[in-house]
Formats: sequence, structure tokens, C-alpha cells
Amino acid sequence: MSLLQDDFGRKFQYLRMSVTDVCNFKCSYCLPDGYRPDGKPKFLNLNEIENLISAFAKVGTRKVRITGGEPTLRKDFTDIVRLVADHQDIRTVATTTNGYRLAQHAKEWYDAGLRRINVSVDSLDPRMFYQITGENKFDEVMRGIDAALEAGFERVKVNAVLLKDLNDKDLPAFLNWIKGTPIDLRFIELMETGLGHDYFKAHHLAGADIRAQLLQSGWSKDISSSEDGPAQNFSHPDYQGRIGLIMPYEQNFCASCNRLRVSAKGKLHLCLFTESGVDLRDLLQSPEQQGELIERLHQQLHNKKETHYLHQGVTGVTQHLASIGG
Ligand SMILES: Nc1nc2c(ncn2[C@@H]2O[C@H](COP(=O)(O)OP(=O)(O)OP(=O)(O)O)[C@@H](O)[C@H]2O)c(=O)[nH]1
Ligand SMILES: C[S@@+](CC[C@H](N)C(=O)[O-])C[C@H]1O[C@@H](n2cnc3c(N)ncnc32)[C@H](O)[C@@H]1O
Ligand code: SF4
Ligand code: SF4
Repeated sequence: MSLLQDDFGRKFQYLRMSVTDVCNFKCSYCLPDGYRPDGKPKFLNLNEIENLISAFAKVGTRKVRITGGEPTLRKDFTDIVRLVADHQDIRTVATTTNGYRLAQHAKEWYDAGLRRINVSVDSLDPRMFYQITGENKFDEVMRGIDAALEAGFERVKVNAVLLKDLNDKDLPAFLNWIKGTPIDLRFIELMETGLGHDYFKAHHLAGADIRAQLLQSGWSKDISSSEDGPAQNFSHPDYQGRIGLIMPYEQNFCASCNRLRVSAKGKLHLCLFTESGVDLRDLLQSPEQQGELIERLHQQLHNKKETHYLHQGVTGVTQHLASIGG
């Protein structure tokens, strides 16, 4: 069975699968007014997820990241993890979470097969954390990170979106934290989304400034591996943690794109900022549809563009990243 590849020679072994659009936080760059349901949404069920994962695995997917909204709000989140992890061809199961349920469930999720976890922490100052996320849950989330480190996850990453005039003074505190803690810190440049034009204008901060500061203070850029995707990683001999930068406005950012996305309602998104999703759900109803589903995936990959068009302010169908899992 041929592997998923686009017309620019990029290969896709990494699927980001959203399992819900619902979220309990109100991050100011994502869902500032909180989650607003549009009718009664029906997200992919376990059967559909099983058929989706089996088809993607057949054409080379080896890593699956479960995203949302807040993926851990799904009552069957542990079952989803187990289902994906039990698939013989899937080597890595990861999730990205706001961390609010992590302290109680880290061990349970690890036991179900989850191996990597990314937790969003936009500030180490609890008041700023509250201001950015709309939730007073800083201590709870930090306890969750401790629980994840204890549970034995292969990798614990912390995501912080860089925000001018909000968390832009936090670099020293973050560096101090990862000096003795084996955390991969990931700074993400704010990206413009359909609903976030004014916020973007007010708060976008280039990751290149952080890169310059790191290089000046003894950090060095790691050699990129195909696993890194579009991130640039840095390490320092005196620090246990590492730092990654996601800088989507830099030239050639998309050359190393290695990921595809499926929304919680079963639409394939060839890019985070694609103009439209392609429905797969009609072909997720039975394992017998696998051949047809795979054919649709191959066909669609010819439509994947070389890059996003964020520089021109084109944000595609993505109103906010909670709708596709970032
Ligand atoms: N433009 C763009 N942004 C991305 C891409 N991948 C991740 N991001 C951004 O980075 C955020 C954090 O991603 P995570 O879900 O933590 O995953 P990651 O760190 O990219 O993924 P891994 O490489 O699996 O660790 C996403 O929500 C996006 O905002 C990408 O392919 N393109
Ligand atoms: C959409 S959330 C979904 C998972 C989970 N709710 C969480 O916050 O980790 C995934 C990531 O997207 C990031 N994100 C959301 N909106 C963004 C934006 N406009 N620009 C850059 N990153 C964004 C968040 O900080 C988070 O790390
Ligand atoms: S970034 Fe994650 S936690 Fe914050 S509002 Fe968006 S989906 Fe929810
Ligand atoms: S912006 Fe689109 S093409 Fe570029 S790396 Fe992200 S998903 Fe891939």
C-alpha cells in the first residue's frame, strides 16, 4: 500500500486527530467567549475512530496526536487512547491538553498507552495565567505536569503562545523552571485565525526575538530530525529541559510539514489553514470501506498546497484553533 505523500515530496506519518470542539477554558487567543455549541454536535465515535486509524495506519501513519477543543473532556478519552495505542502499527500516541484533568488521570492515561503529552501553560505567573486562559487553574495544571513526569511519559512538553504585552516578560521564569526539570518547552508564535484579527494585531510577537536571546546565552540549535516537523529545537548543556520554537511566519516553515489533521466531525484538513475540510465520515462507517477511504486520502493529497497564506492574512476556514486542534 503506498504511503501518503504530496506533490512536493513531503511524507505524512503523523495524524492530528481532534475528538471534540468543546473546551472548558476561554483562552483569549482561541475561545475568548468560551465554547459556543452549534446545535448538538456529534463527534466521531469509537467505531469511526477505529476505522479512521486503521486506514491511516495502512498508508503509513505511525504517530497520532489526540487534540480538541479539550480532548480530555470526552468521557471516553481513556478508551480512545487505548484504541489508538492498541493498533499494532501506531508507535506513538500523544495528546495536547490544557491540563485541568491531568493530576488525577496521568497514570490512567499512561496505562492506556499514552506516551507523550503536551500541556498548555501560557504563563508561570498565576495571575497572568488567569488573565490569558480565563481560568484560575494554574496550580492544578502544574500539579498535573508533576503527575505526568512521575507517571513516566516519554516526553512532557509545555506549550506557551508568545503574546506581546502579556507573557513577553516570562522567558527568565520559564528558563529557570526547565534548568532542573526535563521539560520540552515550546514557544508558539500567535497565528491569525478568522475570529482573531484584532487580537493578532495587538499581541503577535516574533519567535525570532526569543531565538536571538537563546543563541546569545549559550543555547544551540539541534540538528532537525524528520520527527520535529516544522519546529526548531534548542538545547543547553546546563539545562535539563529543551526549547522548541514554532514560527509559522518564517520562510520555509512549511517545507518540513509532516502532519495531516482530521476534525472532530471527520473532516480531513490538509493544512491548519486550509480553505475547506474534506468529509471522510461517510467512509468511516464500516471496515469494508477502507479501500475507498484510502483512495480518497491519496486523491486529496494532490490538493495540499506548498505553504499557508498567513502572510497575506488568509486564514482559511479556521475560525479558531479549537475547531481543528491546532
Ligand atoms: N502553522 C502550524 N502550526 C502548528 C503546526 N503544528 C503545530 N502547530 C502549532 O503548535 C501548537 C502546539 O502543537 P502541539 O499540539 O503541542 O503539537 P506539536 O508540538 O506541534 O507536535 P509534536 O511535534 O507532535 O510535538 C499547535 O496547536 C499549533 O498552534 C503546523 O503544522 N503548522
Ligand atoms: C487548540 S489547543 C487544543 C488542545 C488543548 N485544549 C490545549 O489548549 O492544549 C492546542 C494548542 O493550540 C494553541 N493555540 C490556540 N490558538 C492559537 C493561536 N491563535 N496561535 C497559536 N497557537 C494557538 C494553544 O495554545 C494550544 O497549545
Ligand atoms: S487553547 Fe485549548 S484550552 Fe485554550 S481555549 Fe483553545 S482549545 Fe481551549
Ligand atoms: S501551516 Fe499548513 S502546510 Fe504549513 S506546516 Fe502547518 S499544516 Fe503544514
